[in-house]
Amino acid sequence: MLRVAVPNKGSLSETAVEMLQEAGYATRRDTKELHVVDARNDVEFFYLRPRDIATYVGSGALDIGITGRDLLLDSHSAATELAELGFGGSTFRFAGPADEFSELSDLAGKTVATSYPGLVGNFLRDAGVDATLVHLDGAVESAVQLGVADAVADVVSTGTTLRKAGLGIFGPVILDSTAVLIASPETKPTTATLIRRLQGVLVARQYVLVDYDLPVRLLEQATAVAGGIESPTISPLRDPEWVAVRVMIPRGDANDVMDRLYELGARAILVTAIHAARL
Ligand SMILES: Nc1ncnc2c1ncn2[C@@H]1O[C@H](COP(=O)(O)OP(=O)(O)OP(=O)(O)O)[C@@H](O)[C@H]1O
Ligand SMILES: O=P(O)(O)OC[C@H]1O[C@H](OP(=O)(O)OP(=O)(O)O)[C@H](O)[C@@H]1O
Ligand SMILES: [Mg+2]
Repeated sequence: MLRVAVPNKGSLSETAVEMLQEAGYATRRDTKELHVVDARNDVEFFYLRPRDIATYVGSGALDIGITGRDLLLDSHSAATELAELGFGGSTFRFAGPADEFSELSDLAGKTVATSYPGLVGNFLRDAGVDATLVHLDGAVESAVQLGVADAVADVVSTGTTLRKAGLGIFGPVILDSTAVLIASPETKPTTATLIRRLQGVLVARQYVLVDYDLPVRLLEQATAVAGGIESPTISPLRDPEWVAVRVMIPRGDANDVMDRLYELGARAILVTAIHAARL
């Protein structure tokens, strides 16, 4: 049975569970459930703290898991990143009082609070900056005001938490993070189905189908607007001068593509959601 780690709490948990559900797997019925056996798919799910998932997967105790790239890199685990999952995007940045810090070298001889000492320590070492890390469990943005550190290094999404703490971002991006699928060093062949299913969910979330009717003579121009993943499907219509076209396009482009196809001469343009896919 394939053994899979799923975040039980935090920012990644809800979407990770939704994706597994959309991929046809059994998921927990209440948040206290830590172990779900999906006998039909021959998969066992373990709901674990996001920070611990790389440790379990890296040790080989579990085969595959969903976690954040930042947590994977912080962990020194032997697990490897297999695929991005299209959610949980954030950047990892330094921040401090704007009048004290404007570039990375300003950190020399200072203290930096973080919950990710592995990630930040490696970054500072590679950059040749000698700063002292203060390891905190969370809410690190308060560390400067409370006098525990001169600056912080943390996850930034909207930037609201930093702004409220009166801190400004400085220096280079430490990491662009996102939710990722990770695998143990000895990946089982049975992971392929789970990976394909999750990739199918990603496609269904990120793409839509566009159908439209078009005068045949405009086909080249229409294909330049929306070429599809491989090539558009063209079907004959009763009127030999017209064809029906079907393409997949990124969901976020739908309205722009519809406008451009309409202006070109396409009609009966319909956009529909994809529920599942195997590309
Ligand atoms: N505001 C956010 N937006 C996007 N991703 C985030 C955000 N906060 C955390 N993450 C990501 O979620 C993952 C786990 O962090 P999370 O905050 O969920 O765990 P935690 O700090 O251990 O849990 P908690 O905050 O519930 O105590 C990391 O990969 C992190 O980059
Ligand atoms: O840029 P923002 O949109 O404000 O998001 C970033 C904040 O979100 C996370 O905090 P979380 O709520 O997970 O608390 P924690 O720091 O205790 O983990 C992260 O640690 C930042 O503090
Ligand atoms: Mg957190």
